[in-house]
Amino acid sequence: MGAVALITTAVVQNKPLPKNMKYGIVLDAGSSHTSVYIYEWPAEKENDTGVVQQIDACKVDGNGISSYAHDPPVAGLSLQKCMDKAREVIPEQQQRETPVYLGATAGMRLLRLNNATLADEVLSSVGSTLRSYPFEFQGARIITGQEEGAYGWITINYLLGNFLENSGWLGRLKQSATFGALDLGGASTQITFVSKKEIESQENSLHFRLYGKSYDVYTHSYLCYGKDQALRRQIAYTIPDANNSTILDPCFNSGYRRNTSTKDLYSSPCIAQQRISTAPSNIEIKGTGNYQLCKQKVEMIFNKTQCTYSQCSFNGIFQPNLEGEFGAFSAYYFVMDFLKLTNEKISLERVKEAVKTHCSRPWEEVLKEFPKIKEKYLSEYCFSGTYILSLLENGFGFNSENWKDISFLGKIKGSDAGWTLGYMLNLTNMIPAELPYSPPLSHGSYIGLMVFFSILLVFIILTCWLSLRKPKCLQKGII
Ligand SMILES: Nc1ncnc2c1ncn2[C@@H]1O[C@H](COP(=O)(O)OP(=O)(O)O)[C@@H](O)[C@H]1O
Ligand SMILES: [Ca+2]
Repeated sequence: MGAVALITTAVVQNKPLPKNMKYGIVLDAGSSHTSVYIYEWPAEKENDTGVVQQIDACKVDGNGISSYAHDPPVAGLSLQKCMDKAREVIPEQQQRETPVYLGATAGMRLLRLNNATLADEVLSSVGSTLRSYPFEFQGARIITGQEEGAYGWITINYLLGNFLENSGWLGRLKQSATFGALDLGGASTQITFVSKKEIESQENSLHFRLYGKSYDVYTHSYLCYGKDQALRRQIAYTIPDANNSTILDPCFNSGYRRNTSTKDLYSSPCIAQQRISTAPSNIEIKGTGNYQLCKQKVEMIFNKTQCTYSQCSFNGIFQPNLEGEFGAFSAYYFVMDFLKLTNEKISLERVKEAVKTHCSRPWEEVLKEFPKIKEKYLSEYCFSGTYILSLLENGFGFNSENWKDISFLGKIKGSDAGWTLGYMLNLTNMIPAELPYSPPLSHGSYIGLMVFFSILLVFIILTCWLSLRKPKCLQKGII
């Protein structure tokens, strides 16, 4: 009876509690568009690694918030549809304690350079929209390039489970068991990885202690080297003088035509040194679809001549030797996915061939094959593929050898690869410096052991009881 009671108590008392979920919202206000991400995690497992999951993502209609500089109040209004959706997704009783963060990246950094007052007005417009929702508003700010790089690195390694793998005694011995992060945006690009070598420039050096292990991380964010700004710069190199308003551009498929106003092209601070006063007000770009020529033009934006450190990537920026594996996400993934080049087994040479082939296709043929893809994206895949190759090879120093170390990542275990998850994990203190205490046994093993020992106890009691009865039997003269 006692044993049965013990088993029942063990099972009933130790039933896992019903899951109490928590939620968090992060808005990624990128240069080209804004996305709203909703994350969910069990409250009682807050400090475990790998428990936070993306449960919803909503793409805000229209362009990035920096494009509303001429009418800041509209920037806030543009977020309403996705925020209404967030209100539907998150249970009502949890909404008041759900934090909401907005982080703006390079588009807003450029706007701030052009006009700081307008940048502030856009931020306060999005802030007041977010405050009007029942969530716990935690701020709308422009994050630094360093933060963008660091949080992207934290996100992918958290989702890949690398921090937990490194936290045991065996993991602590391993040198570089994390993935480097390569993030390509429209206005900036970030490279972040663990380096064993000394990081010679303070501004590129980060130190983290996560789950009981220390990481020395190198990071750099290149403003104006996102693919949209790089395209502008590439076009600006060949702006003709006032007598001629046509550009023959090898980075667009042959037969493609696009009209651009020089005022719009020159509005970016990234073009500051390339402006010519005699430029016509409108230019017509005509594609010629030539990978080699496009590559030559693209490479003009990487200055490889000056370097005051022992080694540099480009533009005099210190970069230690590349180490370990890398996850490349955001526009790296979108472009390589379109070109069907995300398979890890494809060599650098084959990737070049594929981009070359794509560039040489007539625009009419491309358009016919992909009628559903947004024309802006479709028309730029030749340039984007060429730029990605140039940036990785000529800029960061990847080659045929270490190309296999790059994985192009869209989602990892259902969550988008990007800086937003890392940002939220950091601001909610969900990544502890030291390993959190976890009971040595899981709930299932605990119950199993309790049942086993209870049965063993019953068995021992029965055996003792039977052996104690024996002399009595003998006394009674049964045997
Ligand atoms: N389906 C797609 N195909 C190609 N490019 C895409 C696609 N979706 C998004 N992009 C590009 O990805 C980039 C995202 O950058 P974004 O995050 O907005 O800027 P930043 O990080 O520099 O602030 C943009 O250049 C955008 O055009
Ligand atoms: Ca981005």
